[in-house]
Amino acid sequence: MSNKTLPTGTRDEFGTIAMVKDQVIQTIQQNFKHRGFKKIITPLLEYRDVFQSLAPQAYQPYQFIDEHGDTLVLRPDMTLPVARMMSATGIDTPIKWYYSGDVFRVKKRMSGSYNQITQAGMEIIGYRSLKAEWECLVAASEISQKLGIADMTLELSHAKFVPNVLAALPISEPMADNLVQALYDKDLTQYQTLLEPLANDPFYPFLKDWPWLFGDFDAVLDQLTQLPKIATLESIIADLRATKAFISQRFPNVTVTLDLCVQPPQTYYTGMVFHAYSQDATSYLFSGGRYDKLLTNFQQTAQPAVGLAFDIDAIVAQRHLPKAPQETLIYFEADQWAHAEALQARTPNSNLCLADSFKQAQQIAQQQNAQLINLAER
Ligand SMILES: N[C@@H](Cc1c[nH]c[nH+]1)C(=O)O
Repeated sequence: MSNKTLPTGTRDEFGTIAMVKDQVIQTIQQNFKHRGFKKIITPLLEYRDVFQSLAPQAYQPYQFIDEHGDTLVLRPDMTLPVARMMSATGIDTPIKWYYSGDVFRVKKRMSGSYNQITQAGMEIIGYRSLKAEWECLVAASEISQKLGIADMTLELSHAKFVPNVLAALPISEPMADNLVQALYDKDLTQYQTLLEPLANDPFYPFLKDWPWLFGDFDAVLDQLTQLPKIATLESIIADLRATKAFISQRFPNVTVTLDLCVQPPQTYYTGMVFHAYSQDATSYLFSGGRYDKLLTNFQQTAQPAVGLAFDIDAIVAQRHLPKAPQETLIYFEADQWAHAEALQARTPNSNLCLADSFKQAQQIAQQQNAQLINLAER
C-alpha cells in the first residue's frame, strides 16, 4: 500500500516557524563564531559503529543497509561524528567547533515527541582545564540571554559522582548495579529494600537521602556533610562549587542547581554535566558535558573535550511567534523588471507578482489579503 503521509515523529516546517527557527540558529552560531569557533558540517548518514558508545534504548537510530551490506544510520548524535572526524583527519588540538543540524532518534510510537530534532552546538577539544567547561557555560548563558530567555535554570551534575560513591561502598558489583538503577529510575521501594543490609554502615545516613540530592545548590552541598570522606570526590565537589560561584557572579539571573543522583544524559560523559531549562520549555534548552574518553572510540590516544548542544525545537516552541506582517505584491510588465526589482528591494514584506495580467494579480492579492502595487499603470 502506498503511503504518502509523513513518517511518525517528523513534520514539515514553513512560514513564521521556519523563519524563527532560522533566526535562533543564526543567533547561536554567530555567538560561537565571534568566540573564534570554527564551523564543522558532518553528514546525516554515518556507519552504525560510530555510535556504539550511545545507550541504544535512549538513542535508537534509523538504520539502513548500504550496497556493500554495511549498516548505516541517520545520525542520532552530533558529538560522536565530530570525534570520528577528528581522529580521521588528525587535525591539531586544541580546537573549537560549532555546528547545527538534525539528529534522528526513534521514539516510542504515540510518545508525542519528534524523531527529528534540530540542534546547534559546539565542541571544545584539547583542553583539560575547567576553563573549557566555563567557556561552554558562558557562551550558552550569553546565547540564552540574547534569545530573551530570562528564567534559565542551569543544573550541574557530574558523571563521576555516582560511580565514585558506589566504589567506596562495601557492596558487590551486582548489588551496586541494582542500587544505581533504582536510584536513577527513582524506584524508591526497590532502593530502600536494597539499602536494608547497609543499615549499620557509616554510609547509611547519606544513602538514605541520596535520591533527594537535587535542587538548591547550597542545600544539596550541605547534605553532603553526611557522606563519609571519599578522596576521589574532593576535586569533583570543588569544581562544581567553583563553577556555581563563577556562573552566579557572571550571570546573576541564572539559577544554578545541583543534581547528585541523576543519570548522565549521555554514556560518554566523564566529568561535569550541564542541563539548562526554562519554565516554558517543553524540553531542555541545552545539554552537554565533559567527555575525555570519546576519541578513544576512534583512535589510540584520548583527548580531553567538552561540549554542549541547544535543542532548537524546544527553544522555538516557547517563543512568541511574530504576527505575520501585511504583504505587498508588486505587479509589473515584463519590460519593467529593473524597476520592479528595485521597488521590491526597498519595500518591506513585498514580493514580485508574476501574474500575466493585472486582473490575475488582483485575484491573488485578494486571496492572500495582500496590498497590490500596479507598476504597469505608472
Ligand atoms: N551531543 C550531546 C550534547 C553534547 C555536545 N557536546 C557534548 N555533549 C546531546 O545531544 O545530548
